[in-house]
Amino acid sequence: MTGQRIGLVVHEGRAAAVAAAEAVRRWAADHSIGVSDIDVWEPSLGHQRRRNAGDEAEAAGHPALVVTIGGDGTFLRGARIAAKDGVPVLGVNVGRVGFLTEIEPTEIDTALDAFFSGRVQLDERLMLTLCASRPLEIPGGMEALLRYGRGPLLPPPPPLPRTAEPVDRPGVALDVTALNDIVFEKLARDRQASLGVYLDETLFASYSADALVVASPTGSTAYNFAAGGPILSPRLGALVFTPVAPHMVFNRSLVMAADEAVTVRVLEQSGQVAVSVDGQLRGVLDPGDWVTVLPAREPAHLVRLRPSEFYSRLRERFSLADAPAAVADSRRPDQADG
Ligand SMILES: NC(=O)c1ccc[n+]([C@@H]2O[C@H](COP(=O)([O-])OP(=O)(O)OC[C@H]3O[C@@H](n4cnc5c(N)ncnc54)[C@H](O)[C@@H]3O)[C@@H](O)[C@H]2O)c1
Ligand SMILES: Nc1ncnc2c1ncn2[C@@H]1O[C@H](COP(=O)(O)OP(=O)(O)OP(=O)(O)O)[C@@H](O)[C@H]1O
Repeated sequence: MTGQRIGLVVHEGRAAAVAAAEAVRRWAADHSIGVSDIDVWEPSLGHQRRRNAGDEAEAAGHPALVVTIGGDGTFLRGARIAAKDGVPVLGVNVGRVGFLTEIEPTEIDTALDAFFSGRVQLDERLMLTLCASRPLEIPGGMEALLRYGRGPLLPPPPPLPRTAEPVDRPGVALDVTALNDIVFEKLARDRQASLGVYLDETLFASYSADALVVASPTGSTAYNFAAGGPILSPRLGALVFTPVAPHMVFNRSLVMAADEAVTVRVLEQSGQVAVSVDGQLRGVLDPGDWVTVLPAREPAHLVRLRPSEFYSRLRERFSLADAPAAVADSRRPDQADG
């Protein structure tokens, strides 16, 4: 296995995650596999996080596997770097919810043995990417408002390099992917966002809302779910669009085929609009700007040790409650009252 590398993304703020990272390093040393730390937040290390995902992957020596140790946020950060190189990502759960992560720290050795001997399944997940009317920008001074422990701000995504395969959509193709969602949200607390939503370049509806969420099937269980949107099977090739607190009668979600790109345009008298990619601010739009959300060319590859258990995971991690009458009705007759 000499020459192969593991890229490690660690939630450094959590002692259990740092300890689990040591278990990965020990396993790698025993198997002559290199380890590179990626997405490191420490300012003493020169704000390595300020690179884009391609630079992170390159600096890490193009690992064969990205391992994340933390919660879902840590997993999303690792997935964006793994996706850049088309390599799999394995999530070790040291988080609060761990919806996206696959294993517990006690399973690290088993999982790494299985991955490097080709005994794992890869779960393909649709990712999202963006085209925009102009390259995204973040106004100066925003970082101070956002520095509440989420690490240094990522820069706005750069345009795709000229050498990349062209994207068949108008606008500037951006070098960015999201596993969960792209969120368009009012920037000022006191000013709703007025947004025109176009499906394949035809106006669908104009919204005055706190936010609009465009999610992948993976992201359908995150902000989209909190905003009342439907859960999509992760096996679907689809996008879901859900408004957040729209001040209008039509407040439903829309599920679209993956090739039906959604364009969101900031209307002329709207306040500014923040664009978040998997929960991280990556740009601020002014009136007249627009952004198209479309499926990325390459999917993410999530490492699975066991067959997909999406629905049981949903039931367990979200503590889904059964109807009390149904619980009573599911008892055997000899357990029933009276
Ligand atoms: N009101 C909300 O629910 C809300 C608001 C903002 C952002 N978000 C979500 O947070 C995501 C970023 O996650 P984070 O951990 O960096 O921020 P965070 O810590 O604020 O996460 C929000 C919660 O969502 C969970 N989560 C993340 N992705 C999920 C998924 N695919 N399915 C089920 N649950 C998921 C996390 O475990 C966490 O409990 C964004 O992509 C967005 O979807 C949710
Ligand atoms: N690499 C890191 N270095 C230092 N602190 C971190 C790091 N990653 C996360 N944190 C801290 O943990 C907090 C939660 O971050 P985040 O929501 O991204 O974690 P997570 O991986 O999703 O775990 P959880 O499931 O607990 O939310 C952040 O506000 C930050 O204070």
